[in-house]
Amino acid sequence: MALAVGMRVLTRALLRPWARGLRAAPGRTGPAAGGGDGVRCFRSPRVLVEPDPAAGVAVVKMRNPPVNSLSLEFLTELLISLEKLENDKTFHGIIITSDCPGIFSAGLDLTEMCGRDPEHYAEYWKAVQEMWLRFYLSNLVVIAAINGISPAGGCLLSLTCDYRVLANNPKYAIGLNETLLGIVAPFWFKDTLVNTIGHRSAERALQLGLLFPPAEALRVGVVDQVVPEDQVQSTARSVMAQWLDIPDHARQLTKILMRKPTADRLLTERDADIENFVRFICKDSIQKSLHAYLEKLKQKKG
Ligand SMILES: CCCCCCCC/C=C\C/C=C/C(=O)SCCNC(=O)CCNC(=O)[C@H](O)C(C)(C)COP(=O)(O)OP(=O)(O)OC[C@H]1O[C@@H](n2cnc3c(N)ncnc32)[C@H](O)[C@@H]1OP(=O)(O)O
Repeated sequence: MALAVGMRVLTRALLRPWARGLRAAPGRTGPAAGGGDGVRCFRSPRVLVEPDPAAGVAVVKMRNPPVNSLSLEFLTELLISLEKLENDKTFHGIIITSDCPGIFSAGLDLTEMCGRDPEHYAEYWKAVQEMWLRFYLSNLVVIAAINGISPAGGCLLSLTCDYRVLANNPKYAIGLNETLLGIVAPFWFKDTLVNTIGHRSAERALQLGLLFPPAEALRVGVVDQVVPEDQVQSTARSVMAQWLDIPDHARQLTKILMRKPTADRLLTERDADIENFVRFICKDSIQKSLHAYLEKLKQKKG
């Protein structure tokens, strides 16, 4: 009993600095609430939350068609949903998945980084940082049920999770492919990958901008499990049950101990990181190549 209380106090003390630093999510809007069974359901245009109060789990479905690109509005809605679930004692774990067939997330929204002004770039980058910090340090068990392709920022979102289940479909590649776009994955993207697959594999993957198909993703450790497509959600649920069997405070504290040094690095360099990003993204050469890349994506169709 005394140990449990002590752990709670220690966990709160460790979590508090982040809680303080992370409350100021950009551009919040109010979600509509519903649910008549005492457990609140959270709805927003781009995030569908399906609560399973009996299991203490909520499934968070990303639905920002066509490709779940991480726009400013979408990031904001995701963060609001996460915060609501974290603040509701009913929930101990979330499964994040996609409602867009064949696509988990196409990563950062290129239109947020192209043809805008420096203030917008700064606001957007702050939201991307916030997404990473909040998911990476969430006190909930977070499992990614990856049911589609997941390049760059989509891969980053998966890497913030505690466990990744990928559907075994050769079209569903995952990785930090920024160099293929002529951009550099920021240090905290890199750190997250290194923490997941080790330095050598991360260096190779980052320099070559590798997008791993399922078998390779499993071999290198970008994902923890590859299963037939129709078993992704059920596998995520059974993995979740295993994680939720661990005493919550011990697990949360261990998560923070493992992730604190990585998160601290961004927290102490957050403003400089925003300035670097804005300087980089405002360069003519970068704008031209992002613009050309977007055009190429559009022309692909017709
Ligand atoms: C010195 C250090 C300083 C530090 C500076 C750091 C700078 C680094 C900054 C950031 C890191 C970047 C991270 C990222 O995540 S960048 C985004 C990377 N993502 C991609 O490259 C994926 C691009 N998309 C695709 O490959 C495909 O769309 C697909 C495979 C996901 C899906 O293919 P398909 O189903 O065929 O759909 P379409 O290609 O037809 O796309 C439909 C529609 O969606 C638009 N779109 C696609 N991806 C994005 C995106 N990421 N952002 C915005 N819009 C996107 C696409 O253009 C189509 O639009 P439409 O023609 O108008 O319908």
